[in-house]
Amino acid sequence: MAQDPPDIFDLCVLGCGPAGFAGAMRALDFGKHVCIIEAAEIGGTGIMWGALASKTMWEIAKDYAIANKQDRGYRVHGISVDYCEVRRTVLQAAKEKQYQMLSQIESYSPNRWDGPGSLTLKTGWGKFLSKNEVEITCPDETRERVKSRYFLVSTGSRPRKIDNILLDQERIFDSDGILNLQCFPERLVIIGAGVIGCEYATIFSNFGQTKVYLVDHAKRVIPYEDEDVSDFVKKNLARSGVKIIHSAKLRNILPQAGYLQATLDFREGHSEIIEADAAFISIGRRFDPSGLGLENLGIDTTGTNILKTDENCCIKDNIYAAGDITHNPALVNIAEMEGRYAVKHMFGRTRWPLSYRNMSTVMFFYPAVAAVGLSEKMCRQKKIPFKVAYYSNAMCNRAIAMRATQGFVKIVVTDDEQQRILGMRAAGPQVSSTIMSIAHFMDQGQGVLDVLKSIYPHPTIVEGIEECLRMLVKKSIFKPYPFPDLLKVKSWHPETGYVDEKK
Ligand SMILES: Cc1cc2nc3c(=O)[nH]c(=O)nc-3n(C[C@H](O)[C@H](O)[C@H](O)COP(=O)(O)OP(=O)(O)OC[C@H]3O[C@@H](n4cnc5c(N)ncnc54)[C@H](O)[C@@H]3O)c2cc1C
Ligand SMILES: NC(=O)c1ccc[n+]([C@@H]2O[C@H](COP(=O)([O-])OP(=O)(O)OC[C@H]3O[C@@H](n4cnc5c(N)ncnc54)[C@H](O)[C@@H]3O)[C@@H](O)[C@H]2O)c1
Repeated sequence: MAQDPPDIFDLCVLGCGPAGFAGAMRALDFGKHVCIIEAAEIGGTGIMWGALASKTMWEIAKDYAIANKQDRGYRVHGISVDYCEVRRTVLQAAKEKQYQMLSQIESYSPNRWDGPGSLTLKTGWGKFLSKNEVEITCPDETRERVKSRYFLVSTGSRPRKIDNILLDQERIFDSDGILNLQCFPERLVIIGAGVIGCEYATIFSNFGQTKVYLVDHAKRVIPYEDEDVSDFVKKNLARSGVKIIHSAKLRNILPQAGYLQATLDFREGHSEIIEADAAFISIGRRFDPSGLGLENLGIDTTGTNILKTDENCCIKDNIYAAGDITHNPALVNIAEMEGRYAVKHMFGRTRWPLSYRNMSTVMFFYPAVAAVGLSEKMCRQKKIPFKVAYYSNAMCNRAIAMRATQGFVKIVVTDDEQQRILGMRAAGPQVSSTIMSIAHFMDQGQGVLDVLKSIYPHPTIVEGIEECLRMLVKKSIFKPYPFPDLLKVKSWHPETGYVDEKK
């Protein structure tokens, strides 16, 4: 079984991270001939430099922290952790996924599959020569040209740099280089307390081998989230021993013999010097168009750090873009959704518009924090009157049984009769799964009473969601009045601000 590789592909995908891979597979569904060009590691940041690798490390660190707990009748003696073994496990996890991706591509290659459609993988750096042609610079410096009717640019993002800090990826790392770390540093300074900074602060503090300093120029960790969510994350990090330093600008990191010296300048005027053995810079990620040849398509990216796409992920004519390279949030689920949608649009298969509404996310802290839809902060900014109920996991039987009561469910609804669900923030065990139960209801535009027609199993973490919803309609089994710190219902209106519901 075989077929000749096409002279002109239907689709050429630049970059095989989550966006490119998902897009290529959708084109295969339509019987198209696809060329996938990948410059480095298949899976991109989604697998090797980001999501899967960091989540593997997070899982191992969380299990290690739980094994170290002393509140459940057992005590583990002689527990130890070897960073080299942890790193090996992380690389193994990434490789497992990469091999699945490669196996699928190989199975549909023209020399093994007789159609319809095919997948051809080429390794090298892709650069546009024209709207129908890309040049690949292969690892051995040879060049090859690929012609295609459509292109999907899915080349991802790169970590933002600080001008005067030299990332050697030996002692001073960013997320692209952190897998080079060879042992637990005694002291680690993390610059940037966003998602990546807080996730790595969680990982290293959970292993208990490293003193972690977490520095941000803002006044809060994950500054874009609601204040109570940010406070919750900060409290948990501090409990794990992380030293959090706010309102501080990094002046420089000077490598010394055997250690690093980081100088921080504070808003109030004073400075502080921190000694560390390793530094990790996590101050955001940005799109980098250099070397893609976009100028050969008449696309000017000077002075912008995003690639503008239209509502169908199209940049221009037959050129589409998806994933981190676009101006939308940098997440695997968004990258995959855009990659799939772009391909559907180019081949005339779309049935409804692309929607970013109700996109759920999970931040892997200890415990994890999940989010979907609008937060209180977003509602206030948009001047949308809302009602919000807060339910602490300390009241949830399953969380009590798990001895894991740090966490909460917080649901925001419209302040009207229908009480349409606008958003949820939740922290604690299993939130990465439970968030979807609310996301589904939001997609369907359901109100609280509609949702409460379902009966939840017992004892489960989702019962927290059920009770939180019941609180909004004054039907909860436990009432806020006797438990004012654990159960709360408030409403907010642009004119009146917050009003507590007392009963
Ligand atoms: C530490 C970390 C943890 C994360 N955790 C999560 C998480 O838990 N959940 C989540 O949803 N998201 C997470 N993310 C974000 C997520 O990884 C990205 O949003 C996602 O990988 C973006 O997918 P992409 O396909 O757009 O780009 P990428 O995954 O970056 O893939 C782009 C690919 O393009 C290749 N490439 C670049 N230029 C060229 C070229 N000219 N020619 C050929 N190939 C090229 C690159 O080598 C790369 O393989 C995390 C990110 C980081 C850094
Ligand atoms: N679990 C997940 O879903 C997950 C995990 C990791 C990454 N991601 C994605 O990756 C993206 C990038 O993550 P990130 O954490 O690098 O970015 P971020 O935007 O989440 O956070 C950057 C942080 O750095 C701070 N900062 C910026 N410049 C600074 C400076 N000069 N000095 C000190 N602090 C500074 C900001 O105040 C902010 O707190 C995220 O936005 C997210 O989309 C997602």
